[in-house]
Amino acid sequence: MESVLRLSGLTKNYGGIRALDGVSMAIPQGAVFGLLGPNGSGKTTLLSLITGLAHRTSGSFIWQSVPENTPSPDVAAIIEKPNFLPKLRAAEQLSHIARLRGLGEAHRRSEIPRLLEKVGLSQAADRPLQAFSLGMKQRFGIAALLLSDPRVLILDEPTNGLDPQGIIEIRHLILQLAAEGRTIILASHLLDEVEKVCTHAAILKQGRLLDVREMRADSAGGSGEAAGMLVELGVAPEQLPALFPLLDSFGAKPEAATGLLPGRVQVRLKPGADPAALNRFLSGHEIYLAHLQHVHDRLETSFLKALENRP
Ligand SMILES: Nc1ncnc2c1ncn2[C@@H]1O[C@H](COP(=O)(O)OP(=O)(O)OP(=O)(O)O)[C@@H](O)[C@H]1O
Repeated sequence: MESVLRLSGLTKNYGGIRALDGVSMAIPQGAVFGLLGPNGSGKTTLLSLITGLAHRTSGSFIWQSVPENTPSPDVAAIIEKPNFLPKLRAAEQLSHIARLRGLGEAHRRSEIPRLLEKVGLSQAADRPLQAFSLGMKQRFGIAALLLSDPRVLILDEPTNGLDPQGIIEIRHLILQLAAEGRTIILASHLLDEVEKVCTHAAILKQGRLLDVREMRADSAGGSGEAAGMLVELGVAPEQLPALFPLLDSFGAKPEAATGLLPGRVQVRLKPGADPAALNRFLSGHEIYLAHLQHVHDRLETSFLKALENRP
């Protein structure tokens, strides 16, 4: 899959602090790409560099169809708290922002009600922003980004401080924007949220990239760094001794798992390998599977593992 953005050794020092340390990765077009990491791991710094809010110390980034180290005009971002005018009504405020961006009257008239509807704020069009909840303000911010119909949206902690209902609304909105073919890059420290909405996740620690993974092994494309699919197999327990050497020849590696039923084993396929091919291979050797299921990796497990294993 084509990349919308490539980073190569991207580094940022703030005085003596190395906030980002040689990060190289590609963000596939159409991905919902989550940047995960503890506080101070460099997520906001990375987003600031790629949007031109801060200058890199070394390394480079390149947006598709844009010269190296230049922010893309097709990208809209909420990185710092947006400064909206609290007393202005939502629709008026969007109209004001659209005017500042040079959008014509006719465009504003048709787009603003459509965008308010899209972010679920039609009923609040005539209310001032100071009467909005935090979740409504977040959705309003996304509507403002959408005025310029960007190809890529960048959101820094979009669910920070929201209640469960607010989190669900933002989640649905992100999924809807992704379904329209937009690429979304978001920073978050909520593993569970990233797991629910993201197609890819990158883990940062102390400015360094620890891991990039594709979240859904069955989704199209990928970063090329994704691990193979994890599947659970079941055979009659007496067939287990014959099963293991065959798994080895197929290139599937058993992984430790707890609480499995007798005769069950979890194996990691090679990247790109197909579970149906494994099934055919095993039946060709007279091992008939009673169970074959794709196991979704828990992001939490790999996140904690990545953070534990690296200094
Ligand atoms: N403008 C700045 N001046 C000096 N140091 C900075 C600046 N911005 C960030 N840093 C430092 O760079 C490091 C990375 O910060 P950054 O805000 O990118 O992390 P983060 O992962 O976004 O953290 P959080 O989850 O807390 O928002 C931290 O040590 C931070 O203190």
